[in-house]
Amino acid sequence: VIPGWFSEISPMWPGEAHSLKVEKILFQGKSDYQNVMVFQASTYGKVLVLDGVIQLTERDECAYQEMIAHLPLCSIPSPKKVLVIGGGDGGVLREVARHSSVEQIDICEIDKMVVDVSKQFFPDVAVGFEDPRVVLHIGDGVAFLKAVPEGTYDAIIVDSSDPIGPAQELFEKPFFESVAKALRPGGVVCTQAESIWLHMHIIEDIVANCRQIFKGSVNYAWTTVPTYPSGVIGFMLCSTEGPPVDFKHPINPIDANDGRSKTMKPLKFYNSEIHSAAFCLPSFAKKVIDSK
Ligand SMILES: NCCCN[C@H]1CC[C@H](N)CC1
Repeated sequence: VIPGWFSEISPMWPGEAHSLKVEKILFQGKSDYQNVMVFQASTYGKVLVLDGVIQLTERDECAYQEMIAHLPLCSIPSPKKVLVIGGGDGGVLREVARHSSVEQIDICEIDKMVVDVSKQFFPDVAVGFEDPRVVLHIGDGVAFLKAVPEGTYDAIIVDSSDPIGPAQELFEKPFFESVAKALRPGGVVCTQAESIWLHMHIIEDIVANCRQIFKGSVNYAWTTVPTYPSGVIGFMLCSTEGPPVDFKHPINPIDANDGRSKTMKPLKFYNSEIHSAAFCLPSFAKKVIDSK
């Protein structure tokens, strides 16, 4: 360990570790589920770390939060009821709230400490909790979805950590089945789907499961997030049987200033061109994902 530096060492990305220079550690705690840490980085703003894994930094969180929210919501005509699983930092809520058609935003986050820490140290991310349409449930997303009546949501966003720790079940088949049941016909789900450079096997399994469960379209998109391992992160975009969804061409575009208010800053990353481009894959990934 180099003094004054944080290195993200994990068996999920063996032999490599992204490092950030640390100015000051701002919070360290242990919740019922994981270790929680916040530090001030020299060049990335404040950083949220769970069990030694970077969840977000102030400098590049826009890439992930904007893409995971707008890839699904801009692909259907008028999303009204949205569910976020995970996402306790509030960043995805901030992005969902930009869509004026949305009437209800349920969020189910298992770890209350993540919510509290985000409100204290990341006000521009936790601002999402201030939207009056948001209903916060603290609990396990797997149990929450089992209790949801069939066909309730237009869109479900699974903003999870990695499949080691509290989020493990969010990568397994039964969970995807409960997501499909909770969506209306032609409803959409977008899940955090790891890195094509590091996790092709995990992605292969997720795609195979999704193709069995979601009878609409099943696509993989990806984007760049400098502080995530290998600098990229992907998303599974799936729709249930019903009105067809073409994820690659946003029919419900959002522009930089939609939903803007004094607290809500303009979009920094997402736009309609990068929406379509996100589905273009390198051949080594296309071969696996399109063949499943
Ligand atoms: N809302 C915070 C983002 C959580 N998703 C991250 C994806 C990449 C992982 N290595 C860590 C969590």
